[in-house]
Amino acid sequence: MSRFLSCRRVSDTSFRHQVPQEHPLNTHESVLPRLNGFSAVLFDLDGVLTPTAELHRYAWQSMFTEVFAEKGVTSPYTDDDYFEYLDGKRRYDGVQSMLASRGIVLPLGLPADPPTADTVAGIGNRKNDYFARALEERGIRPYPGSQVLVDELFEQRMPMGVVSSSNNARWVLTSAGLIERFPVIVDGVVAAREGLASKPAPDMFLFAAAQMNLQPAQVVVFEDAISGVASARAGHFGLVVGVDRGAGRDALLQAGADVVIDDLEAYTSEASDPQR
Ligand SMILES: O=P(O)(O)OC[C@H]1O[C@@H](O)[C@H](O)[C@@H](O)[C@@H]1O
Repeated sequence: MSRFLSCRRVSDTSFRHQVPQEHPLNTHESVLPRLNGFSAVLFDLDGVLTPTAELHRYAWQSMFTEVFAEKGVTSPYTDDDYFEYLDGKRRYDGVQSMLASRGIVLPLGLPADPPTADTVAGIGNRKNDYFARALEERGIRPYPGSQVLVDELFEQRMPMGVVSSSNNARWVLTSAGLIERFPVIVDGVVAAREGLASKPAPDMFLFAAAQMNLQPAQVVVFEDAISGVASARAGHFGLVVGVDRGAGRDALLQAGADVVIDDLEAYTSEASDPQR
């Protein structure tokens, strides 16, 4: 299906917000709600700007496969578990949710726990070792469509920020060459320092909007995780764009997305070119 047709599919979705009519990124009769009446854009990172959700999925699977074998858990780890219990959440919150799904409760432990420790922190740190090795070995580049959109918004002086549950967000943004684009970054490290609750609570997005001196209604959010979409919706953000990288269009709509796209390319000027 062409991207234009896939955009038309989006038109079936009603959204609740007043959006302006003329947007330089969507110069033809586009059916996507436009961005230009909003004052800022907040992006999730993993799975929205960079394909690092794949690395997180690999790391979680490797670690939980090991841990479940060690603990004699009979119900194996699956990809569905990632989307239900881990995607978009802070590291230790994800570990707790996942373990609870198998009826396991462990002491929290401390962030300094070694990866061998049988604590929530130890298990989370074991996952992080897999993630760090994979990122070092494979490196990371932005999704091409995300790179183009971020560059276009930057040229239009649209204020932008990143809201990511990951403690590795700054490392990923630096590796992907994107860090200079984002004066506001609210990541897992900031969340821990400020005592912000994990997505799906709205705290992290609200904190980012406050840092920009904006009301949530003035701000657009791009999110690929069900927990992340729910977080932005709970915060009453002006436009919540779901990005379907595997969570599923219906699940993202149900969580509160106003529209769902397959890739951020849908919002670039090239995608709006009627000659295309
Ligand atoms: O372990 P980190 O790098 O702090 O990341 C925590 C979480 O960050 C989120 O952005 C990802 O969607 C999750 O998959 C990941 O588990």
